[in-house]
Amino acid sequence: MLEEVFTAPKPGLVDRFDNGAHSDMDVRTFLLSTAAITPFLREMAELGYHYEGSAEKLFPLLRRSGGAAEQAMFRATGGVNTHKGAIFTLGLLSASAGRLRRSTAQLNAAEILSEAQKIAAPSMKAEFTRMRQLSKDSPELSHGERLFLLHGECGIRGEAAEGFPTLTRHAIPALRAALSAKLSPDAARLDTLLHILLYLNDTNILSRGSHRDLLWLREESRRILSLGGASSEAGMRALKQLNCDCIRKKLSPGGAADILAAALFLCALEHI
Ligand SMILES: CC(C)(COP(=O)(O)OP(=O)(O)OC[C@H]1O[C@@H](n2cnc3c(N)ncnc32)[C@H](O[C@H]2O[C@H](COP(=O)(O)OP(=O)(O)OP(=O)(O)O)[C@@H](O)[C@H]2O)[C@@H]1O)[C@@H](O)C(=O)NCCC(=O)NCCS
Ligand SMILES: Nc1ncnc2[nH]cnc12
Repeated sequence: MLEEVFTAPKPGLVDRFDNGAHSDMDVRTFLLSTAAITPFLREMAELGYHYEGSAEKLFPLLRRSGGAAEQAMFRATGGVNTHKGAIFTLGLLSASAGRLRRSTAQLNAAEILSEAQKIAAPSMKAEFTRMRQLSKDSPELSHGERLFLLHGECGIRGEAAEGFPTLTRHAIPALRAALSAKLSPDAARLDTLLHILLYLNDTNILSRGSHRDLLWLREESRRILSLGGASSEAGMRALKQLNCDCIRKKLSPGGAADILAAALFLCALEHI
């Protein structure tokens, strides 16, 4: 989470250079949030390690811990939602890694993601059934719930139900390729973020903007990568301009930021 937030310049997102499209949070907010959340991620890893029941029966235990982590996040940030999605994704992956650690010394990203899908998929099916019963006009709907009811967007729940395909097919291969090519840490993370932006249906973009904004962001990401990405002068110039454009449009791909954090986490686990 800290490597993600310090990576810069990220389009529309909080980083060490600026607060992106946000007036309610900065790097300090993310530092406070990370400190508040981390103990719960450890708790979810330990739940995964010690729980001996079926994968799907583990999820409700994680949901309780994740809910407590959300409360700790809101207490630490004064009510700002910095990492609600990250708690879900990183919590699930931590539990999955803990569960696999019982039987293997060498953790592998693909196996962690596959186990995470076994843990989450049945509950996500029930979640989609629950969401279908919600009223489209309810003021209580979250961004994700509203997008699901209006447009069938599955968002973070869909990613978990499918075993995080954007992580598996795009984020992790891109990060590994960038690190093998000896890019700087910033450039490797920025190019990975651009690959995530190419494919992720980020409900933050869809709720703050529109589907047209999501397609625009995809095309800009593709163009920057074709210029050579963050390690080229032209690519970095275009990335800085994209950040300005996202700030002007008030667009912030928070989901993509979480998937970057998850890719960094999984690659780090493989080297333990
Ligand atoms: C499953 C839940 C976590 C879903 O809760 P909810 O319905 O409230 O969430 P959504 O509205 O669906 O948003 C989900 C957040 O997930 C990130 N995200 C978005 N799209 C994707 C995607 N395609 N794949 C993966 N992740 C995605 C994103 O989170 C990040 O952005 C937030 C910060 O940005 P900001 O723009 O400020 O966001 P908002 O404050 O919402 O916008 P404004 O109002 O300011 O405009 C931050 O959350 C980042 O993490 C989406 O926001 C929930 O139901 C649940 O189950 N929670 C508790 C259970 C749990 O955590 N269990 C533990 C492990 S199983
Ligand atoms: N760096 C960041 N900026 C804005 N929203 C985020 N959600 C997760 N990381 C974020």
